[in-house]
Amino acid sequence: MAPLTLHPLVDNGLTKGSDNFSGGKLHCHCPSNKVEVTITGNVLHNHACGCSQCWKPAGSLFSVIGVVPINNVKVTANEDKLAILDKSATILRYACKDCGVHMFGRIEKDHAFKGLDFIHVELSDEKGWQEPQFAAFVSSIIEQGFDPTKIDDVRYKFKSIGLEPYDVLSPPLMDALSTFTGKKLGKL
Ligand SMILES: N[C@@H](CCC(=O)N[C@@H](CS)C(=O)NCC(=O)O)C(=O)O
Ligand SMILES: [Zn+2]
Ligand SMILES: [Zn+2]
Repeated sequence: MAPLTLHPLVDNGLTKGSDNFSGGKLHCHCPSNKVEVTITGNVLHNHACGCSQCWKPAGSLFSVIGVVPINNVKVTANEDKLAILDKSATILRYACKDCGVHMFGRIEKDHAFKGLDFIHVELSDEKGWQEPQFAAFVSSIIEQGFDPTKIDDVRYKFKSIGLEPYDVLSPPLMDALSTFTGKKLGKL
């Protein structure tokens, strides 16, 4: 079987982030007039995501996505090239209209993760971003055409790199979502 290309930040093993990383600039893939988004500080909960909605580099089965407080995210060039991909999604993904790269995703509705933006650190040249911590929505790649009989090879590859594979989010993040819902329903 051809080697699995999960994501460039995962395939050759993880590079640990720096504890005192101060942030960096994300750029879209346009050859000129790039959209630039300046991020202050590091990402949290960085992870691989196999869902069909998150932006993936060409040839990769997974996206790598982490969160930052929205106040740490500023569009610093070519903002006019950004448009929301799907206004009905929970995460409003701001993508470059020319190259299609997702620059950040924002939640406006009442949600456990409102206040955090979702970003892809490989769009930055700076080194020190937190390395991926786990793999999420692994089975979702089957919906996009991945052979279901080979999905355990994907799980095995993530584990061999040190990333636990999940078919939704990690238990702490699922607990945060459920706690939010429980409180909203008045059960907690
Ligand atoms: N199996 C679905 C899963 C989609 C999904 O639930 N994605 C998660 C992880 S990004 C989510 O929070 N989606 C909210 C959104 O896309 O707005 C798919 O692949 O499309
Ligand atoms: Zn672009
Ligand atoms: Zn996703």
